[in-house]
Amino acid sequence: MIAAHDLAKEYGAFRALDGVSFDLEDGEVLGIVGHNGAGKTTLLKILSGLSLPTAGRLSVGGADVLADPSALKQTLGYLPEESRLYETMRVHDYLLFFGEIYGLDRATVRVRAERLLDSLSLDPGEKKIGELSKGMRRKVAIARSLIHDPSFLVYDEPTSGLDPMTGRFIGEFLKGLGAEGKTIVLSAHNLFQVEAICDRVMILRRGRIEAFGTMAELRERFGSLTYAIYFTVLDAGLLDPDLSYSRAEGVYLAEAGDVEGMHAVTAMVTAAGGRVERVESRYPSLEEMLVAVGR
Ligand SMILES: Nc1ncnc2c1ncn2[C@@H]1O[C@H](COP(=O)(O)OP(=O)(O)OP(=O)(O)O)[C@@H](O)[C@H]1O
Repeated sequence: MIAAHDLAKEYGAFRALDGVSFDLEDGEVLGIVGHNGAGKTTLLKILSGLSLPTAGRLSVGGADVLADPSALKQTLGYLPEESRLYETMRVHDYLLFFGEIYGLDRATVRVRAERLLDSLSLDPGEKKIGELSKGMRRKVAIARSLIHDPSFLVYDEPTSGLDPMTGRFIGEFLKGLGAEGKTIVLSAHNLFQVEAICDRVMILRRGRIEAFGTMAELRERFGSLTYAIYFTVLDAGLLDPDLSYSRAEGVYLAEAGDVEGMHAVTAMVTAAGGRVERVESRYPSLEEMLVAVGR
């Protein structure tokens, strides 16, 4: 669906994007994460034809969209970070308006709008957009991005600034769109959500791809960060004073950063007459990976 090759974007002497290449299959959901200023929005704008790269090639659905950005019009649904909605319009009129821009007849738009609002659990009635809550406005912006039934969605921070319930609802909604076969590229600072809904993840750092793959591949790459060692001991006073531990679930818990550390803890527990009950290796979360990658 998407083939991006060596994309770069320069603003004067500053390289916001520097040699970004990747492929995406039909129906994949890609999450782009990175610290503030890493280049996420810059990349999303290029993918949606809103901004031209300084260098590189990009094809979407086989079309060279840099040569002809209009090739994206029917296939793309774009959700900007901040959607400017038409405050005084009623939601249905607004969706009708955008449907007509895409050349759809009113009857088709009505049916689609009804279905979309329903699946987004949004019942705006006769309210004007300016009267809606932030979460409702985001849902309207999402409905607008889907009104022409695009196959490729580019969503910039779709859940930012929303309460946890609405954020989770929209996350699940996007996951459903992916399951229906839509190809989605989204950026997000809610890394738990990215882990939950994306097939693959791209970590951008200073305009470059620092890591790219499924969560399993990223875990492989970043390795196992810590071991949690759960143990019991009759007299904790006999434990080596260097061992730091806490109480957890009726047993003691010590943590180690590597295998040697885990063996050292086991030896200290055994020396005090205790017993290791279980050891869990804890893989780094996406958040920990991002912290490890640094700015
Ligand atoms: N029009 C512009 N002119 C100059 N610099 C720009 C412009 N747009 C973006 N940049 C710079 O490019 C870099 C990447 O910006 P971008 O908005 O893509 O980052 P981001 O990863 O989306 O950040 P955030 O998480 O804060 O939204 C930043 O250093 C930004 O200041």
